[in-house]
Amino acid sequence: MTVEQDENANSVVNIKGLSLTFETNDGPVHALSDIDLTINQGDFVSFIGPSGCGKTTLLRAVADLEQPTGGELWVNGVSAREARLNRDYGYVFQAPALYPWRTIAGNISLPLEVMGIPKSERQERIARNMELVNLSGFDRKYPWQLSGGMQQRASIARALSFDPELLLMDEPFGALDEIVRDHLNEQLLRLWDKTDKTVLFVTHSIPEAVFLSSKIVVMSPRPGRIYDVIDCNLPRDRGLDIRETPEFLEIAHRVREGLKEGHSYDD
Ligand SMILES: Nc1ncnc2c1ncn2[C@@H]1O[C@H](COP(=O)(O)OP(=O)(O)OP(=O)(O)O)[C@@H](O)[C@H]1O
Repeated sequence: MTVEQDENANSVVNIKGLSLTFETNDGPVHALSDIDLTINQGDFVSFIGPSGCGKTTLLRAVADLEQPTGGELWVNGVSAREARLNRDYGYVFQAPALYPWRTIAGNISLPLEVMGIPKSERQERIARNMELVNLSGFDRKYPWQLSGGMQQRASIARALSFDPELLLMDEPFGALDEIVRDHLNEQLLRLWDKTDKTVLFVTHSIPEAVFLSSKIVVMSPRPGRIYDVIDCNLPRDRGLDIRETPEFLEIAHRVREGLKEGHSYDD
């Protein structure tokens, strides 16, 4: 198979007619159907939709952790499997998932050790990524010595440690209180601006999606489909106060309407 390189020269994720059905003891579960989506280099794309609409499944398919049952999926111009083997992405889960017996530096170091990166280069990369997430000086601490927000920043540093092009984030701030979440949103935006990574971000929060994204994908359930794709052209150096502006509120309104219309409310 070949990717249509001309059409998609700038695309990092390319999805065409993708469907994914889980076979279960109770019969098939149609998690995703007819997904078409192109994500370009440097995009920050949020996925929002009601519980069970397939956001996590879509992210996991991009990461080659679930296998589509139909359609095409390309990551960096190759199959999801090849992209995984090339370590083209870092994955951040809802819970920080740090090893408690390793220090913060030790946790960030782990993927680099698995890759066989020499110690001096590992140390340099650990320091650089800890600085990126504002954790410099905490390298010898253990996860349980840090707050939830700091642990999640450490998880982001770990996902970035091998400098992947793509960052896949599944509700990374969902379990944190609103003040911490606001702060982390600002930091993530700065990080995105500095590194120009392509980010796929799952969230349930409309303000979070609008604040962070260059593109918002609104999904609807049973089976999971894309209901709307909204371009967000807010200034790149935005601060939290942008949430009071008419431009922000207008995009938030469109997301809310999409969620309402796409949801069948039959349960
Ligand atoms: N391994 C699996 N086996 C069977 N069904 C699954 C499996 N994983 C997910 N599903 C089902 O697929 C559908 C989509 O699930 P998914 O977790 O992707 O939704 P989501 O939008 O991320 O939900 P939430 O917002 O609650 O995290 C759901 O109906 C879920 O029950």
